[in-house]
Amino acid sequence: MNLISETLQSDHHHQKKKKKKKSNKKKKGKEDSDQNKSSSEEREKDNKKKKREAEKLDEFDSSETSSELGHCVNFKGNCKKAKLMEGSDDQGDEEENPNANALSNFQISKTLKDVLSSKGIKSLFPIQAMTFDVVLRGSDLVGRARTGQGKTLAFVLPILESLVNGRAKPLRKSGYGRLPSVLVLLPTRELATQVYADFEAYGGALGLLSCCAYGGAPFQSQIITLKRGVDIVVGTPGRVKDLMEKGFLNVGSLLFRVLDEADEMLRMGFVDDVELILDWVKQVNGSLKCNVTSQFLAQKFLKSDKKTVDLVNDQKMKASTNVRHIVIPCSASARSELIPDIIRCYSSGGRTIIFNETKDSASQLAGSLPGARALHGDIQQAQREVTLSGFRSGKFMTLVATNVAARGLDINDVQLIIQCEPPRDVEAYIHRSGRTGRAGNTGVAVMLYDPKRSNISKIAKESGVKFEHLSAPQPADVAKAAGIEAAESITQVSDSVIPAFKDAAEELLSSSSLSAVEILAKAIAKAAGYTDIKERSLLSGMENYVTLLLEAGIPIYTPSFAFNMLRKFLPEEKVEAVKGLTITADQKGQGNAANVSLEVVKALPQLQERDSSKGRFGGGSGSGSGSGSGSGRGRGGFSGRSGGSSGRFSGGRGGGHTNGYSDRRNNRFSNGFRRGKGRG
Ligand SMILES: Nc1ncnc2c1ncn2[C@@H]1O[C@H](COP(=O)(O)OP(=O)(O)OP(=O)(O)O)[C@@H](O)[C@H]1O
Repeated sequence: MNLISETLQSDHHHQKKKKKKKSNKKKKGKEDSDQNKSSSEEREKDNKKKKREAEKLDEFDSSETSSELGHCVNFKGNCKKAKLMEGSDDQGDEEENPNANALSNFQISKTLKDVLSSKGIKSLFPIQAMTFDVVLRGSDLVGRARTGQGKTLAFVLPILESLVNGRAKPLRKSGYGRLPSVLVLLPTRELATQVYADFEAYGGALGLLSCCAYGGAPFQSQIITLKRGVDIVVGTPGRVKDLMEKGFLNVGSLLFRVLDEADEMLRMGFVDDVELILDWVKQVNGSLKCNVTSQFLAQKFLKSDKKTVDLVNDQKMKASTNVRHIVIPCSASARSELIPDIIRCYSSGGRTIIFNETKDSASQLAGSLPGARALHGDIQQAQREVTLSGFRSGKFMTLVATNVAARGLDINDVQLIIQCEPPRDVEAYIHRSGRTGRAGNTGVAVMLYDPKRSNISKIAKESGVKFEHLSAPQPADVAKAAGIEAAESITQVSDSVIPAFKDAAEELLSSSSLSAVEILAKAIAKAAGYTDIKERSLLSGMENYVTLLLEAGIPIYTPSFAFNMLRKFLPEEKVEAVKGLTITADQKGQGNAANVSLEVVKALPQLQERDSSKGRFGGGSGSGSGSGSGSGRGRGGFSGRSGGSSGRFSGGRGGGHTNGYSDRRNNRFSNGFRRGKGRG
């Protein structure tokens, strides 16, 4: 009998005792009120009746216990056994019974518990708690939980326990040359290595041997390991199929088969390999874990009485709730300038993974970011392993990757995910952003987008994520934060340096027209790595651009309409210098059709998304007035920024007023232009 049953039984006994006490109380009350009824016959009758009632209660107790178990399996959001890591509805339960998922409540052997404790794991996560007995019993399983919630150990622990202490123990092969009992298929080599490491750590402690079979690595060592005999094979479908076809991997003794990230294996075109492998092992009783979109595989290869544990269900929010989801507009050309500042602002000094759509762009970006390394499918397997282990061990803190790193990778202290552009499908967004905020920790996911092209709202709608719309961090703000750190580091410099640098400091003070504080500010800037601070467009992230908001009393439906309006007020060369004009999402009417204004903005209003199906900006209802915002270069009409105040101008529209504006705008903007050092 396993421990969870014992726990339930002892609960059961406890309830029995309680009910007996209750019935004793009842009995006493009845005797008190019914003192005259003292015949032994009647008492005996009473006792018999109560006994029957108690038996019925017992029956009810046991059916309640089993229905509770059933309820745990088919989780609908309020299972008592499962403690939720996320701040969700179930916190009440957690308070009632904080140790419901403690390791001691599960049939986990001491050796396994010791390994878990050495890794700081004191209790099971909800998905693990709810699937443990299902896998231990050998039932087929479809498990689903949000990213980073411990799905790997959800199958690793009960499989291992079953092999050494459970139902699989008498069935599994042992001795030299033994055939594997477990086959785990995963879509990428990196994932296979990671899951293999878990089997090595936990299974190794129990005396079980594992083999990692993935492509790109030499066959020979995998073949030697298989020949010696292993208990667990973890691999990618292509290599596993090859090894099976060549006769080195015999799956005739499998007791468990696991498909991790099954939907991704299908998406990556492994469907034929996976089907072939699973057809070969179809006759085997197994346990299967797969993800939500793998229903096709689940239907086909799982037993009809499979259990489903779904912690996401049809909840709207599919992505990690421990992650702050941010979107920032940024043109492709500004990425390499903007990304270092995003890392400074949001990585909290931890690791960052940057996702690119293509291998080329990942390589290019990694080349332009100091201390970053690239990881993608065109990089040799050996180098991929070196890169990943360097990133894990903290040799470098920024990894620039393609989707090869989107799934399942579990790397400690990844604080920030940057997606250079919105991915093609929502699943990719969910998995990429899920590389942070794991195991109950928090993290930040920043997605860059080109306001002229991308469709953020589709991802928001399908993932349930409520994005924070922010604009690119301004270099001056980033510099201020860096300055505080640099000043702090200056206080830590030993006084022993003063004599060596004092003469130079005095020389600097006496020869400069700047005050001592200003000179010190420059010194701190230099210590923080700054020799200049540029402005940055909020709209595209490009340096040396400033963002202005054009408001008109009439609707602005298209950028070309806004350009025409600017042409009425600004000289052509200044209009020409305007880049990236975009219509804002704000559809509120201004009421006064004569008002036109142009001002520098500090925060970006929400922008309209382009409705690619219609080939124009979507979202406009056609009523009320719109406003446009654009980035202007210092040479052009939008360079009024350096005057410090907004370049607001107003008046009626139409040719009749043009001359009137021309004087005002020339004063305002040409001044700004001169002082703006040719930038805006
Ligand atoms: N019970 C636990 N207590 C503490 N940490 C845990 C526990 N179970 C797993 N972890 C840790 O949580 C992290 C995430 O686990 P895992 O990689 O299995 O998540 P996942 O649900 O498979 O995520 P993904 O969907 O991204 O693949 C790992 O670092 C793992 O060691």
